[in-house]
Amino acid sequence: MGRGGRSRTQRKHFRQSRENVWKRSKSDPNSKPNDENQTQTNHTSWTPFATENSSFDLYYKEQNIVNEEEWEQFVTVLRTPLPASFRINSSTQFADDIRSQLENDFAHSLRDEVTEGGEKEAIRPLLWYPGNFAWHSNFSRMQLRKNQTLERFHEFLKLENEIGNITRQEAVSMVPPLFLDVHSDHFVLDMCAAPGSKTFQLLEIIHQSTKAGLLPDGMVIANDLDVQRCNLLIHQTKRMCTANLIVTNHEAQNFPGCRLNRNHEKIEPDQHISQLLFDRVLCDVPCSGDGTLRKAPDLWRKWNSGMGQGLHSLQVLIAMRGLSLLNVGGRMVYSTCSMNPIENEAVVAEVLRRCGGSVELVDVSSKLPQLIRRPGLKSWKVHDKGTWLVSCKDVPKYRRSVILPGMFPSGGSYQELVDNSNCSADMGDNISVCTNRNSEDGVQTIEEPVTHQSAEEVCDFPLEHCMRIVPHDQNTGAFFIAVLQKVAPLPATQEKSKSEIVEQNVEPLNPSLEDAQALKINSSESAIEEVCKAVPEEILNDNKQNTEDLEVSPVEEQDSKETEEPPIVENMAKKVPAKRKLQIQGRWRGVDPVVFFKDEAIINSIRAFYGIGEHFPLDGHLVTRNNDASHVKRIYYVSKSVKDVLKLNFSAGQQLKITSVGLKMFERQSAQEGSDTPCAFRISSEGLPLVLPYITKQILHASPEDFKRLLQDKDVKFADFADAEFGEKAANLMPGYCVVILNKGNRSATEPPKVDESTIAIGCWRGRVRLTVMVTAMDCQELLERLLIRLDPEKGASVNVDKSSNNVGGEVQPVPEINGKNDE
Ligand SMILES: C[S@@+](CC[C@H](N)C(=O)[O-])C[C@H]1O[C@@H](n2cnc3c(N)ncnc32)[C@H](O)[C@@H]1O
Repeated sequence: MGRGGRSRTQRKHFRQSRENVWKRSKSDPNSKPNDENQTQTNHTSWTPFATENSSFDLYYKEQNIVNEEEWEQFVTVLRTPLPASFRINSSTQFADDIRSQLENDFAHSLRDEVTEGGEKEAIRPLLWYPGNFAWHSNFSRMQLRKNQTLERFHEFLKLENEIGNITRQEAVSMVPPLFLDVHSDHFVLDMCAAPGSKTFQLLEIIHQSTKAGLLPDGMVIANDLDVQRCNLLIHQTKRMCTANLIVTNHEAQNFPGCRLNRNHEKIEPDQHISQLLFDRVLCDVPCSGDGTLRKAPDLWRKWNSGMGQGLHSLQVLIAMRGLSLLNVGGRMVYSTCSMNPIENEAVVAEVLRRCGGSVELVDVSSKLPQLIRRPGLKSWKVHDKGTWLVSCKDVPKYRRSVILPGMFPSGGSYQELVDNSNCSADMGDNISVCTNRNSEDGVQTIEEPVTHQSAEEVCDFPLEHCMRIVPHDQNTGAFFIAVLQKVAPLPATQEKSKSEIVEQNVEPLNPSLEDAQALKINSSESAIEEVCKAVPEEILNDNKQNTEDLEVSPVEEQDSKETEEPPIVENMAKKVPAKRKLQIQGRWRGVDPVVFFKDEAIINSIRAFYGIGEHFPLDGHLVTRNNDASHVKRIYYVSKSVKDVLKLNFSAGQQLKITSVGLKMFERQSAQEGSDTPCAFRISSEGLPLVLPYITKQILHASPEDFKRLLQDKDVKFADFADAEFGEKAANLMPGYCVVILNKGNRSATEPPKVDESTIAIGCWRGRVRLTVMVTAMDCQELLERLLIRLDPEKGASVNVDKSSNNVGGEVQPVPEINGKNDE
């Protein structure tokens, strides 16, 4: 639930060091010695990438994406590495402490350090981001790692990132969720969500003002086509400790609608929703990613205009599906990290055309005024085979399956052209051969239409409401954002025939026009196939190098049968099939279905042992992925909103392919632990903040001194606590898991404070003669630091915790004295 931040230990290593992308082996045959930096590196085993591409220059100059006078500044900034940025998780318990540490400690102590790019400040808040929760750092990663005086700051970043209190994220990537206007009761769909930095932001917003022991009414479904990237997403969002998230694995353009047939037999009595519709949709589509050139300079070498063009149709299909799943009155943000108008304005214009007035482009110019952005383009051209095309009228017939009318500012249709013009059906086929001055090697034979050179088109839609963020305006990457509002149901002009829908195995009896529309695989299908040819596989599949925040580490912990991450299933990303079938979860290989956990004996024993009353609802909120209750190892908690969606999904025939859901709440004790305690399940550290206000047994209140002692020593004998009464109370608990709450101030342990959002608590094991902390070393360290800063700001910042502890990276501290083994 994000409030407590006492998440399980996250994996230790960042997946990829970013500055490595600025290096490559000299043996790389594509290395071109045309960059002045390269001459400096003769004695090393790597050289920087060539950061130029003539096709890129010609393309974007022609598209006028910046004024002529700015061009040099634009490309100069594009050629410099991207500064680091990070965000404080605003819903974490320690958000204010972390912000004040940055403002009052690091911003001053780092002031004299040399920064990259000649910027004055070492670190500074991004002023356009609400609440000073997002920060820009002018240190390169290399500096952070190598410079001794920066070590404390580097350690701080690493620790807080792993704990989930901060997230490293490219500044521009933080923008789209801010324009989505998410409320805590909204149902939000993040269509292309991996690796999950924006999902994390959406969850933060949903959880922001949640009170202790309660969950927001809203929820997020985070979807991605790529299974491996779904695992990154799961790993990333786990740090949020949320019960309001479902992670799914679908083609976004075919995301299931889970619409119930009115006569459906399986409708449950308390079925609250009959169709999966959303209040907000984030459509952060796969794109060519040239806005990330500063972070992924290898793209300079690969860039060509076909990369963006090849993705246009898929982007339109995904956006249309998003709009069809949106409630009337709902909002969708469409975004890319590409600068190409074919992936940006052209997609927005085509979507507006298809929606015929039911969707509007929202003017958000008054929002986030400190964010420097530029209006969307109203005019652009399509580049194909060395030729600039300004209208679909200019497209030769043989290219019409690839260069679509929707790519042009005025759109149009090839059929209309044939019907309405005096042109003959073979219009546009009059081909001549000329020399292409734009090609990389200078001379290339191309075919060019000569009959119809039209006047430059200007789009009628108010595309100036779209936002372009360019790198040299505020030292960032490039990004494109459009905010769309659904004002009426979508028109039914593209409805598929019923038989086709039945064939697709979706909503067989009562297909909504909207769903049918979005499921339509139209003439652009052939263009999608073209995508596979035109776009390098890694870009089509997952933008691995080009999307933000790949700095999350891979999920390493895959445990036995009852795993929450699915085993690798067939990578559907590799295919963009012409005929798509929505798959049903039960039919997917290797993915265990989500089941509601209903074993009353176990639920009652948990309630009884921890004294959890009926105020804390468990019925219908507990799920597992194992039908056999006696073998269930972990029980997950889901919010009411997620519960409703799961019920709908069951009734609708399990259309959703769920790869992860729920907050880990209860974990079975190992056989050895369990033999000593009457309750087979302990409370997981992720779940503890949510259930804490409802626990009435197995709970202790410690003074700051004894709490600190526990965190430092990890296990303390009852007799050794400073407060003898506390030690006595600990000895009087039942053996097994218990909770220790930090008393505010120095009040005695007999005065139990009221649990609220600021309450700090940890799980412990009550053994025969001692209490042992059941929190990861990482969490202990972070908690201890926060505690010491609060108690003694001077000393707190330099606390050093023994990291050699044997549970670094593990879920909980081992319990050394179970069965009296280590008792003296
Ligand atoms: C730009 S990235 C998304 C970045 C993400 N929103 C974030 O903020 O971390 C695009 C994602 O789309 C996924 N993708 C590609 N094709 C897709 C499709 N047809 N449906 C759903 N996801 C797709 C890729 O795997 C990739 O993770």
